[in-house]
Amino acid sequence: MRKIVIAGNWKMYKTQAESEEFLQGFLPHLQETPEEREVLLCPPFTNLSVLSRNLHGSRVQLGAQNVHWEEYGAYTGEISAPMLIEIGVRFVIVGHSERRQYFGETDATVNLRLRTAQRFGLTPILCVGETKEQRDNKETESLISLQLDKGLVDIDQDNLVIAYEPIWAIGTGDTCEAVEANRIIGLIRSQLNNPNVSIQYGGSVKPNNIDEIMAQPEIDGVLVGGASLEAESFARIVNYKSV
Ligand SMILES: O=C[C@H](O)COP(=O)(O)O
Repeated sequence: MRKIVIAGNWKMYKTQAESEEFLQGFLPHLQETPEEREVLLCPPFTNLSVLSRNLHGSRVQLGAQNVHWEEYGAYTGEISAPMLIEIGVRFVIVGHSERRQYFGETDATVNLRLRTAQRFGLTPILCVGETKEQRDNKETESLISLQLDKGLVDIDQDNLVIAYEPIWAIGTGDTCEAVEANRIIGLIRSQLNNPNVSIQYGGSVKPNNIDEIMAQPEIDGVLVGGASLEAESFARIVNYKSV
């Protein structure tokens, strides 16, 4: 049975005070959220503790935006899996295109981070997706296939979420057509050995397109950036209308 996983990735937005204000507006809306939907917030590291405290007893789970592959060590600016586990983090985004683009993340380092996340009991959300140029050159399928081949070496697919995020759709308002996202996610699924892996779509998900996206049979949730920063907007996404 595939789970529905709806995650807000706050990227490098929100102070602790802003996080608390968000929760005051957001949490009451969860009374309307069907039981089977998993809801996650992935704030900057500095906000994990405050969210962990405020989410205690709520159904919202905590995710981080990165994890290092070593348990500890001289890795300035990085964070380890035990540090995340200690404050209640359960999920971690790995291989987001912004990390691949700006911080030298490769499929090899993505694989190392995935392995370590799983070894410590975190559920990784592996991000894959193509640039506009790769799509125009008809390289989408081969690129994603390669990202999966290299990223998933020795990874346990029983404890994994995948997010298909076409890079050209991230933060642009230029959403991938729901039917096309469904097609690519179907191709991703055909490359996995576990049919129950939840596969999300990410890229300009908004209150006005969530119902259509979630109506697609292959799409098991969404990874939301900009629209997860505002309580009412993320609440509308979490409480999407199912057909
Ligand atoms: O992790 C989230 C994605 O990068 C999508 O961001 P966006 O919803 O602002 O396009």
